[in-house]
This record gives sequence, C-alpha cells and structure tokens, in this order.
Amino acid sequence: MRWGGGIRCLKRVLPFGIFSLFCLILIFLKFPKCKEWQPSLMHRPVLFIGGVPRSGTTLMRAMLDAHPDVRCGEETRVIPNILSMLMQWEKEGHKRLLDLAGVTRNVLNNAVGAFIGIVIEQHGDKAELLCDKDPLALKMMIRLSEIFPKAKFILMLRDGRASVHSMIVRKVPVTGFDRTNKEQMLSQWNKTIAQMYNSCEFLGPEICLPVYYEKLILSPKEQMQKIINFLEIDFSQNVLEHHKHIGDEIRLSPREFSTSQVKNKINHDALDAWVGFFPDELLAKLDEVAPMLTKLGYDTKRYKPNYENLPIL
Ligand SMILES: Nc1ncnc2c1ncn2[C@@H]1O[C@H](COP(=O)(O)OS(=O)(=O)O)[C@@H](OP(=O)(O)O)[C@H]1O
Repeated sequence: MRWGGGIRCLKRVLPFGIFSLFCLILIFLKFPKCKEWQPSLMHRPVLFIGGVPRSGTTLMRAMLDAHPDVRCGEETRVIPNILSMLMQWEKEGHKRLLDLAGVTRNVLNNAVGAFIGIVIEQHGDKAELLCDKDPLALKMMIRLSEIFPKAKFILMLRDGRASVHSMIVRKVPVTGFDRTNKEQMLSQWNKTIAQMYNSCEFLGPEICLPVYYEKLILSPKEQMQKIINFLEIDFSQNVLEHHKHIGDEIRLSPREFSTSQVKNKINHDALDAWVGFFPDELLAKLDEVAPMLTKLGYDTKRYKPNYENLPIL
C-alpha cells in the first residue's frame, strides 16, 4: 500500500523534475557565463601582500603578477579604508548599538568580505590566484583571515631605516608618519611592523610568510622558490624577469610612488641608500626607538649593515 502511494507520487513529480533539469541545461547553454560561476572570494584562496609602506611590496606583487596564474594589480586603496571603517564600527559604544540592531560581527564580516572580494575580482583580469597589494591592510591581517578563511599573506620586511629614508626623500605621505621628524618615523615604523609581525606569527607559517626585501634583492631565485612553494603554485621563470612583462601582465599605476623603480630589473640601488641619512644621536638610541630592528635581525651597530646575514624566518 505504502509502496504503491510512493510510486504514484513519483510518477507525478518526475515530469516536473525532468522539465526543471531541461530548463537548467538550456540556461547554461544560452548563458555561457553561468558555467563560469565561482563561489565568492571569501571561500576561495586569495593572497594579501603588505608591510610598512616602502618595503618593496610593489616589487613583490609585480614579480607575482608576471606569473601566468597570479593577478594582483594596482593598490586599491579602498580595501584598507573599509577595514579601518570596520574597526571604527566595532569600537566600544558603537558595538553595543550594532549588536542590538542585529548587525553582528558575522553580518559585518560577510558585508565587508563581499565588498573586498568584489574589488579584488573586478579591478583587474581573472586569474587562478587573485591577490591584493595594499601595504597597510596587513595591519588587519587577523580579521582578514577570519573573513577570508582560505587567505594567505606575504608580509614584506625591510630595514626600517631604509623605509623611513624612502618615505622622506621620495615625499611619500603615509598616515601616522611625520616626515619632519626622523625619530617619530622610526618609532612609527617600529609600532606598525611589530603589530604586523606579531599577527603574522599568530597566524602561523602556513598562512603568513614574512619575506625580507633585502633577501629578495640579493637572492631572488631562492626567495621566489620559497614564495611559490608557500602559495602552492608551479614555478614560472617569468617571476624572475618581471621587467619584461610590464604593461602586459603587470599593470602599473602612474600615480603610485614605486612605479618608476619597479619598471627596472631587480637591482641593489636602494639597499643602503639610507646610510649617512640619520644623525648619530638617533643612531645611538636605535635599540630604544626601534627595537624591532634587532628583533628582525638587522644590525644596528654597524654604520653600513651586511644584509647577507639576515636570519631565516
Ligand atoms: N626593481 C627593483 N629593484 C630593487 N628595488 C626596487 C625595485 N622596484 C622597487 N624597488 C624598491 O621598493 C621600494 C618601494 O617599496 P614599496 O613598493 O613597498 O612602496 S609603496 O609602499 O608601495 O609606496 C623603493 O625603495 P627606495 O628606492 O628606497 O625608495 C624601490 O626602490
């Protein structure tokens, strides 16, 4: 009796099922874009590159942009902006109001994640691995990792004396850095890199890879191999010849401060351009003003450091 009823029901439903399947096939044939449907970037691997500004992040992303399977592109600027807004929204006081209105952490993660995902996807070409290079976004690396559970991060490390020298002589405006005060700049470098480096350590080596700018310049092949292994993609010789792919795979914005330098082949010009730039009194108290230098293995005692001896992280 029960079987008979089941079969009768199946006979009624089956034509609708077949009809719906037929419609779906038609839709996929008529609209080929439906076949390219991909889950949101929040559920796919994505790469974030950052660091203290002037740490070689543009070079890093250009080398990866030269890889046929990777696309980073220009700085979006809106990604660090929306992340700072997120931090504002969640400040005490605001947070209680939002919770009461049902605008929970999860709702905000999904909304901000959708925004960031769309910006990354739609501001450039499609690629197997999409990436974003907005140096200061890595200050919010732990939250980004919560929003994008499959994300990986490359944190560029550079001698703070070189980054500060670069910001001052190239007149690069960066929020929080006062270009009229070298000591404040070094101290701000210290604060920013400490926050990023601690977050990177917290996420662990599978998720966040610190890369020394100096090592990238001195031994690009070895460093790129390490980065490629971390990203779990195939090696491509293109990454070592990024200058040959400018304007092609690598788009550069005329408004970015690094554009004129990144067009060139990898070179050693910027390694110790800062030597002689800081007053002796400031150099004498470096370990107090910027203790992260020593923590990261930079020699604060020598007039001109030897970057060949940086530690393996
Ligand atoms: N091809 C090549 N070879 C060697 N070094 C290079 C290359 N391209 C960029 N750079 C150096 O990277 C420094 C700029 O860092 P960023 O790109 O992180 O700056 S920014 O935050 O995006 O403005 C900047 O350092 P400074 O020269 O000290 O200013 C660049 O010289």
